[in-house]
Amino acid sequence: MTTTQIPARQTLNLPHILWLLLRQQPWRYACGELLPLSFFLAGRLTFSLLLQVFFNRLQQQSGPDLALWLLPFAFILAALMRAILGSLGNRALVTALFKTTQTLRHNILKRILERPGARPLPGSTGEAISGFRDDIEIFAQLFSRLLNVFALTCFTSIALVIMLHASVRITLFVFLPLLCVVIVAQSMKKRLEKYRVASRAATAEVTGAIGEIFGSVQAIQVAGAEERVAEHFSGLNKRRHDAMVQDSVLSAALNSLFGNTVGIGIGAILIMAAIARGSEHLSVGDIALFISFLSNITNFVQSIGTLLAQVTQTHVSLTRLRALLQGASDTALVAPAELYLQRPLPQITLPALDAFSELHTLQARNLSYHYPDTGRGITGIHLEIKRGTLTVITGRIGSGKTTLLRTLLGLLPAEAEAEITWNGVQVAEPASFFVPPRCAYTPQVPHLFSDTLRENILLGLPVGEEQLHKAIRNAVMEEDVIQLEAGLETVVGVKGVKLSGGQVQRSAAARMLVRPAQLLVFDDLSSALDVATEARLWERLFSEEQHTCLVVSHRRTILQRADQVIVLKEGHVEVCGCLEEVLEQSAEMRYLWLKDEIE
Ligand SMILES: Nc1ncnc2c1ncn2[C@@H]1O[C@H](COP(=O)(O)OP(=O)(O)OP(=O)(O)O)[C@@H](O)[C@H]1O
Repeated sequence: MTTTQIPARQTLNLPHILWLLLRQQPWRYACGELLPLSFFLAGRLTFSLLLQVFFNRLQQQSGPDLALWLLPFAFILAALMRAILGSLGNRALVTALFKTTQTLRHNILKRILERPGARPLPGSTGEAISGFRDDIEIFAQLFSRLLNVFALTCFTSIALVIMLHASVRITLFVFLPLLCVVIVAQSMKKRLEKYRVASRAATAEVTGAIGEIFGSVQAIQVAGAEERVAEHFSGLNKRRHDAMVQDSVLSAALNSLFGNTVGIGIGAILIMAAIARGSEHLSVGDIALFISFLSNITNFVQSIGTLLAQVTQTHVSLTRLRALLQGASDTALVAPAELYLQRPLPQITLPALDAFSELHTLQARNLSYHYPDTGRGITGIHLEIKRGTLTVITGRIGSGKTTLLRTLLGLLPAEAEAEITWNGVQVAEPASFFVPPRCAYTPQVPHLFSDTLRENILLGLPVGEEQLHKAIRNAVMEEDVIQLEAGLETVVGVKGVKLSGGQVQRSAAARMLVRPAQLLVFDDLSSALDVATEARLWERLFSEEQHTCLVVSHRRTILQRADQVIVLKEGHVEVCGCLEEVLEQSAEMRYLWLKDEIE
Protein backbone atom coordinates (compact mmCIF):
# COMPACT_ATOMS: atom_id res chain seq x y z
CA MET A 1 0.00 0.00 0.00
CA THR A 2 1.24 3.49 -0.74
CA THR A 3 0.00 6.50 1.16
CA THR A 4 0.85 9.19 -1.35
CA GLN A 5 0.44 9.04 -5.05
CA ILE A 6 3.55 10.36 -6.68
CA PRO A 7 2.79 10.87 -10.36
CA ALA A 8 5.35 9.63 -12.86
CA ARG A 9 7.67 12.60 -13.12
CA GLN A 10 7.47 14.53 -16.35
CA THR A 11 10.27 17.02 -16.82
CA LEU A 12 9.75 19.89 -19.22
CA ASN A 13 12.46 22.17 -20.55
CA LEU A 14 12.51 25.81 -19.47
CA PRO A 15 11.10 27.28 -22.73
CA HIS A 16 8.18 24.82 -22.56
CA ILE A 17 7.46 25.79 -18.95
CA LEU A 18 7.56 29.50 -19.82
CA TRP A 19 5.30 28.92 -22.80
CA LEU A 20 2.72 27.07 -20.70
CA LEU A 21 2.70 29.95 -18.20
CA LEU A 22 2.50 32.60 -20.92
CA ARG A 23 -0.39 30.79 -22.58
CA GLN A 24 -2.49 31.22 -19.44
CA GLN A 25 -2.79 34.98 -19.97
CA PRO A 26 -1.52 35.88 -23.45
CA TRP A 27 -3.56 39.10 -23.71
CA ARG A 28 -2.35 40.49 -20.44
CA TYR A 29 1.26 39.87 -21.39
CA ALA A 30 0.71 41.27 -24.90
CA CYS A 31 -1.00 44.44 -23.60
CA GLY A 32 1.34 44.79 -20.66
CA GLU A 33 4.70 44.53 -22.33
CA LEU A 34 4.67 43.97 -26.06
CA LEU A 35 2.18 46.62 -27.16
CA PRO A 36 3.66 49.61 -25.29
CA LEU A 37 7.17 48.52 -26.18
CA SER A 38 6.29 48.01 -29.86
CA PHE A 39 4.72 51.47 -30.03
CA PHE A 40 7.73 52.95 -28.34
CA LEU A 41 10.11 51.20 -30.70
CA ALA A 42 8.05 52.11 -33.76
CA GLY A 43 8.16 55.74 -32.56
CA ARG A 44 11.90 55.41 -32.01
CA LEU A 45 12.43 54.09 -35.55
CA THR A 46 10.38 56.92 -37.02
CA PHE A 47 12.27 59.43 -34.93
CA SER A 48 15.67 58.08 -36.09
CA LEU A 49 14.60 58.20 -39.74
CA LEU A 50 13.36 61.77 -39.35
CA LEU A 51 16.67 62.63 -37.70
CA GLN A 52 18.49 61.28 -40.77
CA VAL A 53 16.30 63.32 -43.11
CA PHE A 54 16.73 66.44 -40.98
CA PHE A 55 20.54 66.32 -40.92
CA ASN A 56 20.78 65.44 -44.60
CA ARG A 57 18.59 68.44 -45.45
CA LEU A 58 20.61 70.58 -43.09
CA GLN A 59 23.81 69.46 -44.82
CA GLN A 60 22.39 70.11 -48.29
CA GLN A 61 20.59 73.40 -47.70
CA SER A 62 21.48 76.65 -46.04
CA GLY A 63 18.61 76.61 -43.52
CA PRO A 64 16.15 74.26 -41.87
CA ASP A 65 12.90 73.30 -43.66
CA LEU A 66 9.69 71.43 -42.74
CA ALA A 67 11.63 68.38 -41.38
CA LEU A 68 12.97 70.56 -38.60
CA TRP A 69 9.43 71.34 -37.48
CA LEU A 70 8.27 67.77 -37.83
CA LEU A 71 11.07 66.44 -35.67
CA PRO A 72 10.05 67.86 -32.26
CA PHE A 73 6.42 66.97 -32.96
CA ALA A 74 7.35 63.40 -33.80
CA PHE A 75 9.45 63.21 -30.66
CA ILE A 76 6.68 64.59 -28.43
CA LEU A 77 4.15 62.28 -30.05
CA ALA A 78 6.34 59.22 -29.50
CA ALA A 79 6.97 60.24 -25.86
CA LEU A 80 3.25 60.79 -25.27
CA MET A 81 2.33 57.46 -26.84
CA ARG A 82 4.90 55.73 -24.67
CA ALA A 83 3.68 57.41 -21.48
CA ILE A 84 0.02 56.57 -22.14
CA LEU A 85 0.54 53.02 -23.35
CA GLY A 86 3.25 52.40 -20.75
CA SER A 87 1.01 53.36 -17.83
CA LEU A 88 -1.90 51.35 -19.21
CA GLY A 89 0.32 48.42 -20.02
CA ASN A 90 2.08 48.54 -16.66
CA ARG A 91 -1.09 47.60 -14.83
CA ALA A 92 -1.70 44.65 -17.14
CA LEU A 93 1.93 43.55 -16.84
CA VAL A 94 2.06 43.77 -13.04
CA THR A 95 -1.18 41.79 -12.82
CA ALA A 96 0.09 39.19 -15.31
CA LEU A 97 3.40 38.72 -13.49
CA PHE A 98 1.65 38.59 -10.12
CA LYS A 99 -0.75 35.94 -11.38
CA THR A 100 2.10 33.90 -12.84
CA THR A 101 4.11 33.98 -9.61
CA GLN A 102 1.05 33.24 -7.48
CA THR A 103 0.16 30.31 -9.76
CA LEU A 104 3.60 28.81 -9.17
CA ARG A 105 3.31 29.41 -5.41
CA HIS A 106 -0.19 27.96 -5.33
CA ASN A 107 0.88 24.80 -7.15
CA ILE A 108 3.93 24.17 -4.98
CA LEU A 109 1.94 24.76 -1.80
CA LYS A 110 -0.75 22.41 -3.06
CA ARG A 111 1.86 19.73 -3.66
CA ILE A 112 3.39 20.25 -0.21
CA LEU A 113 -0.05 19.92 1.40
CA GLU A 114 -0.62 16.65 -0.46
CA ARG A 115 2.43 15.10 1.20
CA PRO A 116 2.09 13.14 4.45
CA GLY A 117 1.81 15.62 7.32
CA ALA A 118 4.90 14.47 9.17
CA ARG A 119 7.24 14.93 6.21
CA PRO A 120 5.84 17.67 4.00
CA LEU A 121 9.11 19.47 3.17
CA PRO A 122 12.16 17.87 1.61
CA GLY A 123 14.59 20.32 3.24
CA SER A 124 14.56 23.02 5.89
CA THR A 125 11.78 25.59 6.29
CA GLY A 126 14.30 28.29 5.35
CA GLU A 127 15.02 26.62 2.02
CA ALA A 128 11.30 26.38 1.33
CA ILE A 129 10.68 30.05 2.20
CA SER A 130 13.57 31.14 0.05
CA GLY A 131 12.19 29.02 -2.81
CA PHE A 132 8.71 30.51 -2.47
CA ARG A 133 10.07 34.06 -2.31
CA ASP A 134 13.24 34.34 -4.44
CA ASP A 135 13.15 31.44 -6.88
CA ILE A 136 9.66 32.28 -8.02
CA GLU A 137 10.52 36.00 -8.36
CA ILE A 138 13.35 34.98 -10.67
CA PHE A 139 10.76 33.40 -12.96
CA ALA A 140 8.86 36.71 -13.09
CA GLN A 141 12.04 38.63 -13.90
CA LEU A 142 12.85 36.23 -16.74
CA PHE A 143 9.38 36.68 -18.16
CA SER A 144 9.69 40.43 -18.17
CA ARG A 145 13.13 40.28 -19.73
CA LEU A 146 12.07 37.81 -22.43
CA LEU A 147 9.24 40.04 -23.60
CA ASN A 148 11.55 43.02 -23.53
CA VAL A 149 14.19 41.21 -25.58
CA PHE A 150 11.52 40.05 -28.03
CA ALA A 151 10.44 43.65 -28.73
CA LEU A 152 14.04 44.86 -28.90
CA THR A 153 14.90 42.06 -31.32
CA CYS A 154 12.14 43.25 -33.68
CA PHE A 155 13.50 46.80 -33.45
CA THR A 156 17.12 45.72 -33.98
CA SER A 157 16.20 43.60 -37.01
CA ILE A 158 14.54 46.55 -38.74
CA ALA A 159 17.36 48.87 -37.68
CA LEU A 160 19.82 46.34 -39.08
CA VAL A 161 18.18 46.37 -42.51
CA ILE A 162 18.24 50.20 -42.58
CA MET A 163 21.87 50.31 -41.44
CA LEU A 164 22.97 47.63 -43.93
CA HIS A 165 21.35 49.67 -46.62
CA ALA A 166 23.46 52.68 -45.57
CA SER A 167 26.78 50.78 -45.13
CA VAL A 168 27.44 47.04 -44.86
CA ARG A 169 30.97 47.37 -43.51
CA ILE A 170 30.16 49.81 -40.73
CA THR A 171 27.06 47.88 -39.76
CA LEU A 172 29.13 44.74 -39.30
CA PHE A 173 31.39 46.72 -37.00
CA VAL A 174 28.41 47.58 -34.84
CA PHE A 175 27.48 43.93 -34.41
CA LEU A 176 31.00 42.63 -33.83
CA PRO A 177 30.99 43.69 -30.15
CA LEU A 178 27.66 41.92 -29.75
CA LEU A 179 29.24 38.66 -30.89
CA CYS A 180 32.08 39.13 -28.37
CA VAL A 181 29.60 39.73 -25.57
CA VAL A 182 27.64 36.58 -26.33
CA ILE A 183 30.84 34.50 -26.43
CA VAL A 184 32.10 35.96 -23.13
CA ALA A 185 28.70 35.53 -21.44
CA GLN A 186 28.51 31.89 -22.57
CA SER A 187 32.01 31.13 -21.31
CA MET A 188 31.10 32.60 -17.90
CA LYS A 189 27.86 30.65 -17.66
CA LYS A 190 29.16 27.74 -15.56
CA ARG A 191 30.91 30.00 -13.07
CA LEU A 192 27.88 32.25 -12.73
CA GLU A 193 25.69 29.20 -12.11
CA LYS A 194 28.07 27.97 -9.40
CA TYR A 195 28.06 31.36 -7.64
CA ARG A 196 24.27 31.57 -7.96
CA VAL A 197 23.76 28.14 -6.36
CA ALA A 198 26.11 29.06 -3.52
CA SER A 199 24.40 32.41 -2.85
CA ARG A 200 20.92 30.83 -2.91
CA ALA A 201 22.01 28.10 -0.48
CA ALA A 202 23.61 30.69 1.84
CA THR A 203 20.42 32.81 1.76
CA ALA A 204 18.31 29.75 2.60
CA GLU A 205 20.58 28.96 5.56
CA VAL A 206 20.19 32.50 6.93
CA THR A 207 16.40 32.46 6.44
CA GLY A 208 16.18 29.06 8.12
CA ALA A 209 18.31 30.22 11.05
CA ILE A 210 16.08 33.30 11.58
CA GLY A 211 13.02 31.02 11.69
CA GLU A 212 14.67 28.61 14.13
CA ILE A 213 15.95 31.40 16.40
CA PHE A 214 12.54 33.11 16.58
CA GLY A 215 10.91 29.75 17.21
CA SER A 216 13.18 28.91 20.15
CA VAL A 217 13.83 32.20 21.93
CA GLN A 218 12.94 30.67 25.27
CA ALA A 219 15.18 27.63 24.81
CA ILE A 220 18.10 29.91 23.88
CA GLN A 221 17.52 32.12 26.93
CA VAL A 222 17.15 29.18 29.29
CA ALA A 223 20.41 27.69 28.01
CA GLY A 224 22.14 31.11 28.19
CA ALA A 225 23.20 30.53 24.59
CA GLU A 226 22.51 34.03 23.23
CA GLU A 227 26.15 34.79 22.41
CA ARG A 228 26.84 31.44 20.78
CA VAL A 229 23.66 31.71 18.71
CA ALA A 230 24.58 35.26 17.66
CA GLU A 231 28.05 34.02 16.73
CA HIS A 232 26.63 31.16 14.68
CA PHE A 233 24.20 33.55 12.97
CA SER A 234 26.99 35.99 12.25
CA GLY A 235 29.00 33.12 10.66
CA LEU A 236 26.07 32.25 8.42
CA ASN A 237 25.70 35.91 7.43
CA LYS A 238 29.40 36.14 6.63
CA ARG A 239 29.11 33.08 4.36
CA ARG A 240 26.07 34.64 2.69
CA HIS A 241 27.87 37.97 2.33
CA ASP A 242 30.88 36.32 0.62
CA ALA A 243 28.69 34.24 -1.70
CA MET A 244 26.52 37.25 -2.62
CA VAL A 245 29.57 39.45 -3.29
CA GLN A 246 31.04 36.83 -5.65
CA ASP A 247 27.71 36.48 -7.40
CA SER A 248 27.06 40.23 -7.67
CA VAL A 249 30.61 41.12 -8.74
CA LEU A 250 30.56 38.62 -11.60
CA SER A 251 27.08 39.78 -12.71
CA ALA A 252 28.14 43.44 -12.52
CA ALA A 253 31.40 42.69 -14.38
CA LEU A 254 29.47 41.03 -17.19
CA ASN A 255 27.00 43.93 -17.32
CA SER A 256 29.71 46.56 -17.50
CA LEU A 257 31.46 44.48 -20.16
CA PHE A 258 28.30 44.59 -22.27
CA GLY A 259 27.94 48.37 -21.92
CA ASN A 260 31.58 49.19 -22.63
CA THR A 261 31.88 46.84 -25.56
CA VAL A 262 29.10 48.69 -27.32
CA GLY A 263 30.70 52.03 -26.39
CA ILE A 264 33.86 50.90 -28.15
CA GLY A 265 31.65 49.90 -31.09
CA ILE A 266 30.31 53.45 -31.34
CA GLY A 267 33.85 54.81 -31.42
CA ALA A 268 34.71 52.35 -34.19
CA ILE A 269 31.74 53.52 -36.26
CA LEU A 270 32.79 57.14 -36.00
CA ILE A 271 36.33 56.28 -37.07
CA MET A 272 35.05 54.11 -39.93
CA ALA A 273 32.70 56.90 -41.02
CA ALA A 274 35.54 59.42 -40.94
CA ILE A 275 37.85 57.32 -43.14
CA ALA A 276 35.16 55.84 -45.45
CA ARG A 277 35.37 56.66 -49.12
CA GLY A 278 33.19 56.11 -52.26
CA SER A 279 30.11 54.00 -51.78
CA GLU A 280 30.94 53.58 -48.04
CA HIS A 281 30.78 57.33 -47.52
CA LEU A 282 28.23 58.29 -44.87
CA SER A 283 26.29 61.52 -44.81
CA VAL A 284 25.82 63.48 -41.54
CA GLY A 285 22.21 62.20 -41.55
CA ASP A 286 23.45 58.57 -41.82
CA ILE A 287 25.85 59.06 -38.89
CA ALA A 288 23.04 60.65 -36.85
CA LEU A 289 20.83 57.66 -37.76
CA PHE A 290 23.53 55.13 -36.74
CA ILE A 291 24.19 56.88 -33.43
CA SER A 292 20.51 57.21 -32.64
CA PHE A 293 20.00 53.48 -33.33
CA LEU A 294 23.00 52.57 -31.27
CA SER A 295 21.47 53.58 -27.93
CA ASN A 296 18.73 51.00 -28.55
CA ILE A 297 21.17 48.45 -29.87
CA THR A 298 23.21 48.97 -26.68
CA ASN A 299 20.05 48.25 -24.80
CA PHE A 300 19.49 45.14 -26.89
CA VAL A 301 23.02 43.86 -26.29
CA GLN A 302 22.76 44.47 -22.56
CA SER A 303 19.38 42.80 -22.47
CA ILE A 304 20.74 39.74 -24.28
CA GLY A 305 23.60 39.50 -21.78
CA THR A 306 21.24 39.90 -18.82
CA LEU A 307 18.84 37.42 -20.37
CA LEU A 308 21.56 34.78 -20.65
CA ALA A 309 22.50 35.33 -17.01
CA GLN A 310 18.83 35.21 -15.96
CA VAL A 311 18.28 31.96 -17.90
CA THR A 312 21.14 30.44 -15.90
CA GLN A 313 19.63 31.72 -12.64
CA THR A 314 16.22 30.41 -13.59
CA HIS A 315 17.63 26.92 -14.26
CA VAL A 316 19.07 26.94 -10.73
CA SER A 317 15.74 28.16 -9.32
CA LEU A 318 13.83 25.54 -11.29
CA THR A 319 15.98 22.78 -9.80
CA ARG A 320 15.17 24.08 -6.31
CA LEU A 321 11.46 24.37 -7.06
CA ARG A 322 11.47 20.80 -8.41
CA ALA A 323 12.89 19.68 -5.05
CA LEU A 324 9.85 21.27 -3.36
CA LEU A 325 7.58 19.49 -5.85
CA GLN A 326 8.93 16.19 -4.47
CA GLY A 327 8.50 13.97 -7.47
CA ALA A 328 5.50 15.66 -9.10
CA SER A 329 5.67 16.53 -12.79
CA ASP A 330 6.57 19.96 -14.07
CA THR A 331 3.05 20.15 -15.48
CA ALA A 332 1.83 20.26 -11.86
CA LEU A 333 4.04 23.32 -11.35
CA VAL A 334 2.51 25.29 -14.22
CA ALA A 335 -1.09 24.04 -14.06
CA PRO A 336 -3.65 26.90 -14.16
CA ALA A 337 -4.81 27.70 -10.63
CA GLU A 338 -7.89 29.33 -9.08
CA LEU A 339 -6.36 32.30 -7.25
CA TYR A 340 -9.25 34.44 -5.94
CA LEU A 341 -7.26 37.66 -6.34
CA GLN A 342 -10.29 39.92 -6.45
CA ARG A 343 -13.13 37.63 -5.36
CA PRO A 344 -13.62 36.55 -1.76
CA LEU A 345 -12.24 33.13 -0.87
CA PRO A 346 -14.78 30.30 -1.07
CA GLN A 347 -16.36 29.17 2.20
CA ILE A 348 -14.84 26.08 3.76
CA THR A 349 -17.39 23.32 3.98
CA LEU A 350 -16.99 19.93 5.53
CA PRO A 351 -17.72 17.04 3.21
CA ALA A 352 -21.15 15.56 3.94
CA LEU A 353 -21.29 12.26 5.79
CA ASP A 354 -22.34 9.65 3.25
CA ALA A 355 -23.41 6.11 4.05
CA PHE A 356 -19.95 4.70 3.37
CA SER A 357 -18.23 7.24 5.65
CA GLU A 358 -20.24 6.04 8.66
CA LEU A 359 -17.82 3.90 10.61
CA HIS A 360 -18.64 0.29 11.40
CA THR A 361 -15.20 -1.28 11.51
CA LEU A 362 -11.70 0.03 10.94
CA GLN A 363 -8.99 -2.56 10.41
CA ALA A 364 -5.26 -2.31 9.86
CA ARG A 365 -3.05 -5.23 8.86
CA ASN A 366 0.73 -5.40 8.76
CA LEU A 367 1.16 -1.74 9.51
CA SER A 368 4.88 -0.92 9.48
CA TYR A 369 6.92 2.24 9.29
CA HIS A 370 10.61 2.75 10.05
CA TYR A 371 12.21 6.20 10.19
CA PRO A 372 14.91 6.24 7.50
CA ASP A 373 17.51 7.90 9.75
CA THR A 374 17.16 5.73 12.88
CA GLY A 375 15.55 2.56 11.52
CA ARG A 376 13.18 2.69 14.50
CA GLY A 377 9.38 2.74 14.28
CA ILE A 378 6.64 0.08 14.21
CA THR A 379 6.51 -3.39 12.66
CA GLY A 380 3.61 -5.57 11.53
CA ILE A 381 0.83 -4.04 13.63
CA HIS A 382 -2.71 -5.45 13.39
CA LEU A 383 -5.64 -3.64 14.94
CA GLU A 384 -9.41 -3.54 14.72
CA ILE A 385 -11.68 -0.77 15.97
CA LYS A 386 -15.45 -1.21 16.15
CA ARG A 387 -18.06 1.54 16.12
CA GLY A 388 -18.82 3.09 19.52
CA THR A 389 -15.76 1.61 21.27
CA LEU A 390 -12.78 3.13 23.01
CA THR A 391 -9.34 1.75 22.09
CA VAL A 392 -6.35 2.85 24.16
CA ILE A 393 -2.79 2.40 22.91
CA THR A 394 -0.26 2.32 25.71
CA GLY A 395 3.43 1.57 26.10
CA ARG A 396 6.72 2.94 27.36
CA ILE A 397 8.32 6.13 26.01
CA GLY A 398 9.55 5.42 22.49
CA SER A 399 7.56 2.19 22.09
CA GLY A 400 5.97 3.52 18.86
CA LYS A 401 2.55 4.86 19.97
CA THR A 402 2.72 8.15 18.03
CA THR A 403 4.26 6.43 15.02
CA LEU A 404 1.37 3.94 14.98
CA LEU A 405 -1.26 6.72 14.99
CA ARG A 406 0.53 8.71 12.32
CA THR A 407 1.04 5.71 10.07
CA LEU A 408 -2.58 4.68 10.42
CA LEU A 409 -3.77 8.21 9.54
CA GLY A 410 -1.40 8.48 6.57
CA LEU A 411 0.77 11.17 8.14
CA LEU A 412 3.70 8.80 7.68
CA PRO A 413 3.87 6.55 4.61
CA ALA A 414 3.17 2.94 5.61
CA GLU A 415 5.42 0.25 4.16
CA ALA A 416 4.26 -1.72 1.13
CA GLU A 417 2.58 -4.77 2.70
CA ALA A 418 0.24 -2.70 4.91
CA GLU A 419 -3.52 -2.76 4.39
CA ILE A 420 -6.07 -0.44 5.97
CA THR A 421 -9.80 -1.05 5.50
CA TRP A 422 -12.80 1.10 6.46
CA ASN A 423 -15.99 -0.96 6.63
CA GLY A 424 -14.10 -3.68 4.75
CA VAL A 425 -13.09 -1.44 1.85
CA GLN A 426 -9.41 -0.73 1.34
CA VAL A 427 -8.27 2.84 2.00
CA ALA A 428 -5.91 3.78 -0.84
CA GLU A 429 -4.85 7.18 0.43
CA PRO A 430 -5.12 7.39 4.23
CA ALA A 431 -3.81 10.99 4.36
CA SER A 432 -6.77 12.35 2.42
CA PHE A 433 -9.25 9.77 3.74
CA PHE A 434 -8.81 10.21 7.50
CA VAL A 435 -10.21 13.74 7.70
CA PRO A 436 -13.53 15.06 9.08
CA PRO A 437 -16.26 13.90 9.00
CA ARG A 438 -14.59 10.46 9.00
CA CYS A 439 -11.75 11.16 11.40
CA ALA A 440 -10.39 14.01 13.57
CA TYR A 441 -7.02 14.02 15.33
CA THR A 442 -5.32 15.90 18.18
CA PRO A 443 -1.54 15.43 17.97
CA GLN A 444 0.74 15.21 20.98
CA VAL A 445 2.35 18.55 20.11
CA PRO A 446 -0.42 20.64 18.54
CA HIS A 447 0.36 23.68 16.45
CA LEU A 448 -1.39 26.98 17.13
CA PHE A 449 -1.12 29.99 14.84
CA SER A 450 -0.51 33.58 15.84
CA ASP A 451 -4.18 34.49 15.61
CA THR A 452 -7.19 34.70 17.92
CA LEU A 453 -8.19 31.68 19.95
CA ARG A 454 -11.48 31.59 18.02
CA GLU A 455 -9.69 31.37 14.66
CA ASN A 456 -7.28 28.77 16.03
CA ILE A 457 -10.21 26.56 16.94
CA LEU A 458 -12.30 27.19 13.84
CA LEU A 459 -9.55 27.53 11.22
CA GLY A 460 -12.10 29.25 8.98
CA LEU A 461 -14.88 26.72 9.58
CA PRO A 462 -18.30 28.42 9.41
CA VAL A 463 -20.09 27.02 12.47
CA GLY A 464 -22.58 28.60 14.87
CA GLU A 465 -21.65 29.89 18.35
CA GLU A 466 -23.52 27.02 19.97
CA GLN A 467 -21.41 24.35 18.26
CA LEU A 468 -18.23 26.29 19.07
CA HIS A 469 -19.09 26.62 22.77
CA LYS A 470 -20.03 22.96 22.98
CA ALA A 471 -16.61 21.99 21.60
CA ILE A 472 -14.90 24.37 24.05
CA ARG A 473 -16.84 22.89 26.96
CA ASN A 474 -16.10 19.31 25.93
CA ALA A 475 -12.42 20.22 25.75
CA VAL A 476 -12.68 21.61 29.35
CA MET A 477 -11.59 25.03 28.11
CA GLU A 478 -14.57 27.21 29.08
CA GLU A 479 -13.10 28.56 32.33
CA ASP A 480 -9.82 29.41 30.65
CA VAL A 481 -11.66 31.35 27.93
CA ILE A 482 -13.37 33.50 30.56
CA GLN A 483 -10.04 34.27 32.19
CA LEU A 484 -8.23 35.20 28.99
CA GLU A 485 -7.92 39.00 28.47
CA ALA A 486 -10.18 39.10 25.41
CA GLY A 487 -11.85 35.69 25.72
CA LEU A 488 -12.09 33.92 22.40
CA GLU A 489 -10.71 37.02 20.65
CA THR A 490 -7.39 36.81 22.52
CA VAL A 491 -4.46 36.62 20.12
CA VAL A 492 -2.51 33.62 21.34
CA GLY A 493 0.93 34.64 20.00
CA VAL A 494 3.39 32.67 17.88
CA LYS A 495 2.71 28.93 18.37
CA GLY A 496 0.31 29.90 21.20
CA VAL A 497 3.04 31.23 23.53
CA LYS A 498 0.47 33.20 25.56
CA LEU A 499 -1.23 29.95 26.60
CA SER A 500 -0.07 27.25 28.98
CA GLY A 501 0.84 23.81 27.61
CA GLY A 502 -2.47 22.43 28.87
CA GLN A 503 -4.42 25.29 27.28
CA VAL A 504 -2.67 24.68 23.94
CA GLN A 505 -3.53 20.98 24.20
CA ARG A 506 -7.20 21.69 25.05
CA SER A 507 -7.48 24.35 22.31
CA ALA A 508 -6.35 21.66 19.88
CA ALA A 509 -8.91 19.26 21.36
CA ALA A 510 -11.63 21.92 20.87
CA ARG A 511 -10.42 22.38 17.28
CA MET A 512 -10.93 18.68 16.80
CA LEU A 513 -14.29 18.45 18.58
CA VAL A 514 -15.83 21.34 16.64
CA ARG A 515 -15.54 19.11 13.57
CA PRO A 516 -17.87 16.18 14.22
CA ALA A 517 -16.15 12.97 13.15
CA GLN A 518 -16.83 9.23 13.19
CA LEU A 519 -13.45 8.43 14.73
CA LEU A 520 -11.74 10.67 17.31
CA VAL A 521 -8.00 10.19 17.70
CA PHE A 522 -6.12 11.70 20.67
CA ASP A 523 -2.36 11.41 21.05
CA ASP A 524 -1.46 11.53 24.73
CA LEU A 525 -3.32 14.43 26.33
CA SER A 526 -1.71 13.41 29.61
CA SER A 527 1.61 15.00 28.62
CA ALA A 528 0.06 18.48 29.18
CA LEU A 529 -3.05 17.86 31.33
CA ASP A 530 -3.24 17.01 35.00
CA VAL A 531 -5.14 13.88 36.01
CA ALA A 532 -8.28 15.75 37.15
CA THR A 533 -8.61 17.89 34.00
CA GLU A 534 -8.05 14.88 31.73
CA ALA A 535 -10.65 12.89 33.69
CA ARG A 536 -13.19 15.74 33.25
CA LEU A 537 -12.53 15.80 29.54
CA TRP A 538 -13.23 12.07 29.16
CA GLU A 539 -16.25 12.36 31.44
CA ARG A 540 -17.82 15.06 29.28
CA LEU A 541 -16.92 13.40 26.02
CA PHE A 542 -18.39 10.02 26.89
CA SER A 543 -21.43 11.31 28.77
CA GLU A 544 -23.19 12.79 25.76
CA GLU A 545 -22.88 10.20 22.99
CA GLN A 546 -21.20 6.96 22.07
CA HIS A 547 -18.04 8.20 20.31
CA THR A 548 -15.57 5.89 18.63
CA CYS A 549 -12.18 6.83 20.03
CA LEU A 550 -8.57 5.83 19.52
CA VAL A 551 -6.43 7.26 22.32
CA VAL A 552 -2.77 7.10 23.26
CA SER A 553 -2.46 7.25 27.05
CA HIS A 554 -0.98 5.59 30.11
CA ARG A 555 -3.51 7.06 32.58
CA ARG A 556 -5.64 4.68 34.60
CA THR A 557 -8.80 6.84 34.21
CA ILE A 558 -8.95 6.17 30.49
CA LEU A 559 -7.52 2.64 30.60
CA GLN A 560 -10.37 1.65 32.91
CA ARG A 561 -12.93 2.94 30.42
CA ALA A 562 -11.30 1.18 27.45
CA ASP A 563 -13.05 -1.60 25.53
CA GLN A 564 -9.70 -2.58 24.12
CA VAL A 565 -6.13 -1.89 25.25
CA ILE A 566 -3.19 -2.31 22.83
CA VAL A 567 0.17 -2.56 24.57
CA LEU A 568 3.15 -1.65 22.41
CA LYS A 569 6.71 -2.71 23.12
CA GLU A 570 9.63 -1.75 20.88
CA GLY A 571 7.38 -1.13 17.90
CA HIS A 572 5.41 -4.42 18.21
CA VAL A 573 2.03 -5.25 19.75
CA GLU A 574 2.91 -6.99 23.00
CA VAL A 575 -0.67 -7.81 23.91
CA CYS A 576 -4.21 -6.69 23.03
CA GLY A 577 -7.53 -7.17 24.85
CA CYS A 578 -9.65 -5.69 27.63
CA LEU A 579 -7.83 -4.24 30.65
CA GLU A 580 -8.23 -7.40 32.78
CA GLU A 581 -6.86 -9.57 29.98
CA VAL A 582 -3.82 -7.43 29.21
CA LEU A 583 -3.01 -7.06 32.92
CA GLU A 584 -3.21 -10.77 33.33
CA GLN A 585 -1.26 -11.71 30.20
CA SER A 586 1.48 -9.09 30.07
CA ALA A 587 4.24 -8.25 32.52
CA GLU A 588 4.87 -5.12 30.43
CA MET A 589 1.30 -3.94 31.07
CA ARG A 590 1.56 -4.68 34.79
CA TYR A 591 4.75 -2.59 34.89
CA LEU A 592 3.02 0.33 33.09
CA TRP A 593 -0.01 0.06 35.41
CA LEU A 594 2.11 0.22 38.54
CA LYS A 595 4.24 3.02 37.13
CA ASP A 596 1.15 5.17 36.57
CA GLU A 597 0.08 4.63 40.17
CA ILE A 598 3.49 5.72 41.48
CA GLU A 599 3.44 8.84 39.28
N1 LIG B 1 11.33 11.78 13.47
C1 LIG B 1 11.95 10.67 13.89
N2 LIG B 1 13.08 10.27 13.28
C2 LIG B 1 13.71 9.17 13.67
N3 LIG B 1 13.31 8.37 14.66
C3 LIG B 1 12.18 8.70 15.32
C4 LIG B 1 11.45 9.87 14.96
N4 LIG B 1 10.37 9.96 15.77
C5 LIG B 1 10.43 8.90 16.59
N5 LIG B 1 11.52 8.14 16.32
C6 LIG B 1 11.87 6.89 16.99
O1 LIG B 1 10.87 5.92 16.75
C7 LIG B 1 10.53 5.24 17.93
C8 LIG B 1 9.05 5.38 18.24
O2 LIG B 1 8.80 6.75 18.52
P1 LIG B 1 7.35 7.28 18.93
O3 LIG B 1 7.41 8.75 19.00
O4 LIG B 1 6.36 6.66 18.05
O5 LIG B 1 7.21 6.66 20.38
P2 LIG B 1 6.09 6.95 21.47
O6 LIG B 1 5.76 5.64 22.04
O7 LIG B 1 4.99 7.75 20.88
O8 LIG B 1 6.92 7.83 22.50
P3 LIG B 1 6.34 8.92 23.55
O9 LIG B 1 5.69 8.17 24.63
O10 LIG B 1 7.56 9.63 24.00
O11 LIG B 1 5.42 9.80 22.79
C9 LIG B 1 11.42 5.80 19.02
O12 LIG B 1 12.50 4.92 19.20
C10 LIG B 1 11.92 7.11 18.50
O13 LIG B 1 13.22 7.36 18.92
